[in-house]
Amino acid sequence: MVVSSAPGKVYLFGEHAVVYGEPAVPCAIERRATVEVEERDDDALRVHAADLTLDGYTVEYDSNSDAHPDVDVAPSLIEAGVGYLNGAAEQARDAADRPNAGFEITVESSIPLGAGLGSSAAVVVAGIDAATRELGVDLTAREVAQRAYEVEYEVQDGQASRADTFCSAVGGAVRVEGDDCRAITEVPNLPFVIGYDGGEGDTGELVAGVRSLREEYEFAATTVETIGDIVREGEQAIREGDIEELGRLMDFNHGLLEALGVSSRSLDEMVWAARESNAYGAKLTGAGGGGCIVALDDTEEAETALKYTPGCEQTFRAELDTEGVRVEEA
Ligand SMILES: Nc1ncnc2c1ncn2[C@@H]1O[C@H](COP(=O)(O)OP(=O)(O)O)[C@@H](O)[C@H]1O
Ligand SMILES: C[C@@](O)(CCOP(=O)(O)O)CC(=O)O
Ligand SMILES: [Mg+2]
Repeated sequence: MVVSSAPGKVYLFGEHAVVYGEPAVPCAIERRATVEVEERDDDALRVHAADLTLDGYTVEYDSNSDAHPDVDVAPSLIEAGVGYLNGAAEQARDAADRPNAGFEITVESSIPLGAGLGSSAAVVVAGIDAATRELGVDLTAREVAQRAYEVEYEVQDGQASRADTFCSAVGGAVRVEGDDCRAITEVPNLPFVIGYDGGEGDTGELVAGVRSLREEYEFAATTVETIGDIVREGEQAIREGDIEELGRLMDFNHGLLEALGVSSRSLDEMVWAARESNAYGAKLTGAGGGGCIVALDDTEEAETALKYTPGCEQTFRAELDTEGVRVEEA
């Protein structure tokens, strides 16, 4: 049995635009998905994922049985829900050249699902790491990132960047532009505050929405390129440790994401609550549609303001996690 964990992330800048080759800067945070994998003596895949609920039912998935006794929803929905873990199992079989390996997989996570904090990437990165090790193969973090990207790409219908999976695999703040993925070594202290509306967005759908806007309107394509300009400007601010400038650029980035149609009333309300409490800046993080915003604030004020914001269900601080995927137990 092997247990691996991998962190979630916030986007300082650049989500969505990164799908079209612009740079982005995601930062790993100290909230992890932990995946336990044990090889089975048959070729089945059984998933225990207490956090993954469909219509209020906890998902227990068994690839060998047609009936899903614990769940009263369509099997196709369940299979979509476990797509990331199926993909992780496939990658491990491929890496170990064991096409018929079966796994018992248990997931525990402190990353809210579908909320823009990269739960999918963390689950798939930790899942690939644990499952390959269980089959006796040790991959480097970069190799895990590559395989995790392939899974996200497939589950998100061919629309994914390497940003989430690379960040989760290597940890810290990273810069991703197309296939070029690198760690950012000099990072100022980033006082992240998260606001969570309790909801979620469908990453595949939101990415598809931006894609069609971009195809339809020249100015939407320009908006995507402008997000890339913000990221390049932001990298300069990171190098200079200029938190005020980082905040201003986050505000600008949020405005453009809003224009691309991926914000929501509750995300905007949380962004405004953080801004009015004198945070350096605030923006949605991840795919949007619902879920989380990230603000930069080194006082208690943004957290307090978010607590009293209708639509904000939870608020917490997030520390940069300099560690990526790691083995917890082997
Ligand atoms: N704890 C978990 N257990 C099982 N699957 C999970 C878990 N967390 C996330 N996932 C998978 O990731 C999906 C959410 O990913 P996504 O929509 O990309 O949002 P995000 O990555 O922002 O959290 C879930 O629908 C599920 O398939
Ligand atoms: C919108 C996007 O840029 C980030 C999605 O992040 P999340 O899955 O919502 O945490 C998509 C991608 O990069 O694959
Ligand atoms: Mg995701």
